[in-house]
Amino acid sequence: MDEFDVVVLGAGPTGENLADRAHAGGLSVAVVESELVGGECSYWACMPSKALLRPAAALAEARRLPGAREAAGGRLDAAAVLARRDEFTSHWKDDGQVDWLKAAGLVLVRGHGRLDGAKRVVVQTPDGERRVLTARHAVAVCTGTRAALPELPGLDEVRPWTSREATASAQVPPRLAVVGGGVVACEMATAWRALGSEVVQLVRGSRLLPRMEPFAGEAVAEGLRAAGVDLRFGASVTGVRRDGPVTLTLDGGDTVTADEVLFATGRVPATADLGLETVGLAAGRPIEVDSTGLAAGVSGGWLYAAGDVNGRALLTHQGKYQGRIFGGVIADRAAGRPLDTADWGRSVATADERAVPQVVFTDPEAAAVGLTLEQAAREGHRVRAVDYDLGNVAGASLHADGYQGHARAVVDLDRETLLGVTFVGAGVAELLHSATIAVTAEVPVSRLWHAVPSYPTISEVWLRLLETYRG
Ligand SMILES: Cc1cc2nc3c(=O)[nH]c(=O)nc-3n(C[C@H](O)[C@H](O)[C@H](O)COP(=O)(O)OP(=O)(O)OC[C@H]3O[C@@H](n4cnc5c(N)ncnc54)[C@H](O)[C@@H]3O)c2cc1C
Ligand SMILES: NC(=O)c1ccc[n+]([C@@H]2O[C@H](COP(=O)([O-])OP(=O)(O)OC[C@H]3O[C@@H](n4cnc5c(N)ncnc54)[C@H](O)[C@@H]3O)[C@@H](O)[C@H]2O)c1
Repeated sequence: MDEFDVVVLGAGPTGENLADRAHAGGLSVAVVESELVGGECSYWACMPSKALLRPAAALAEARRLPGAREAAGGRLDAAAVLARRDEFTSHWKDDGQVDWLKAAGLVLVRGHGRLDGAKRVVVQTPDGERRVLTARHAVAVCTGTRAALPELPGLDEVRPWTSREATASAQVPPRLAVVGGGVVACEMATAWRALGSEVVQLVRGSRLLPRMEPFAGEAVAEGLRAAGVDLRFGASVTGVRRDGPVTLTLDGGDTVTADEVLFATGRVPATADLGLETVGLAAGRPIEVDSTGLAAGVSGGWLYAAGDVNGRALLTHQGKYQGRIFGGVIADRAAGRPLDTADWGRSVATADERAVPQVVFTDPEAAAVGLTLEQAAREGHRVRAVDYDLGNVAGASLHADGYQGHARAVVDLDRETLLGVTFVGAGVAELLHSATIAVTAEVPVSRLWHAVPSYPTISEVWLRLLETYRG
């Protein structure tokens, strides 16, 4: 039996960060990983998807500039894009991340881990052995999510793509059907269309990116259509069959035929086979935690859950943020050091509730932090939306001919601070962190007047938003 201060289940970005912070706080840490150290993000999510998208964005940007347009007339070289994607995933080998983990002083245990009562983890190792790990202080579950597939008869037999195949495919399918209107669906429709697939995107609802301001989804829809994606709203898939190509039946009776079909229909927490029932929790559900990461409904204060698996914010940067904070909490509690649990304190993940940033890497990009107008109003804030057309900003018109984009700040009228900001347009991804700082630090509008944006950058939109607010 092996004993450690902390046992971490899952070596994705969250588990790595949590383990590192707990170890930096003076604790011995074992990290259990059943697949690749680095997790979904490194091999089948953020990194490969952005590696597929970036060349498409660069080419689209060049085509919006006379002079550059003439030099950028051809199609993307799909083989070169896929080869660069393979470099970013280290050809699905994790040696580099294993080296980091060991250099950080963490002990890697390969295999599938399951809880087996309080502070006990049983690992089924790849060579069939059963290894028991016990934790003196804490077990942290950082097992992430897996793709959710709808219950459609015969779905398994058509071998649908999930986000894994959509990010790792070595071939460009001539025809790709994408089911879903969320982030994965929009990004992957953008990428594979740019790589040469004929793409049909089937959206059950009436808009894209439903968690963002409505204008973001509208602009992304326009961008997809302009790129040649056949985007259909109100289209539910009711049947699937493969007979060479895949045929999808829609609820109105129409059919769609494609070489591959991607179901980008959300995620489920990876908790089905984790032994949660041995500690009194339900399998297959997110592990609910307090803002210090401690799991609700487990006595003794030893079980933590961080990252996608707790359902707070399914993003790598938020998982890493939780990992840093909860890892520190575990070390502080073990040493008997006091926590700082006031809002925005060292020991709580306050940003999860108030200021989650996200960039959707479509063309145009959509970038948002904090609350939308609708969310802010629903939460009872007295708010005003301040809107500005990004195309009127000098830096944006230099960035691309015919630049189209939009910005919205949601102002809390009682405190005169910002509750949320959304940008949509080419190149807005790098603008988002300015908004994240304004929302997180609750910078008063009166002080934002002194944050002078450089001329002529797209950031001048900040000045235009303030002028619009002042009237
Ligand atoms: C296509 C796609 C693109 C994305 N792009 C972005 C993006 O651009 N930016 C962004 O912020 N987010 C993005 N995300 C979301 C991001 O991938 C996740 O938020 C992130 O990976 C969560 O990290 P995690 O460490 O919590 O979980 P994961 O990365 O899922 O890691 C969990 C790890 O736990 C391991 N594991 C699971 N069960 C066990 C077990 N029982 N025993 C041992 N090990 C186990 C898994 O093998 C895995 O390595 C994207 C997601 C998808 C699907
Ligand atoms: N750039 C990024 O930050 C990035 C990129 C990709 C993914 N992610 C994260 O990963 C998570 C997963 O993304 P996702 O796009 O898979 O999930 P999502 O929840 O964002 O979108 C799922 C979509 O599928 C639809 N859907 C669900 N069931 C369906 C069904 N049976 N038939 C048709 N449509 C159905 C939903 O209505 C929704 O539009 C998200 O939380 C996202 O934040 C982030």
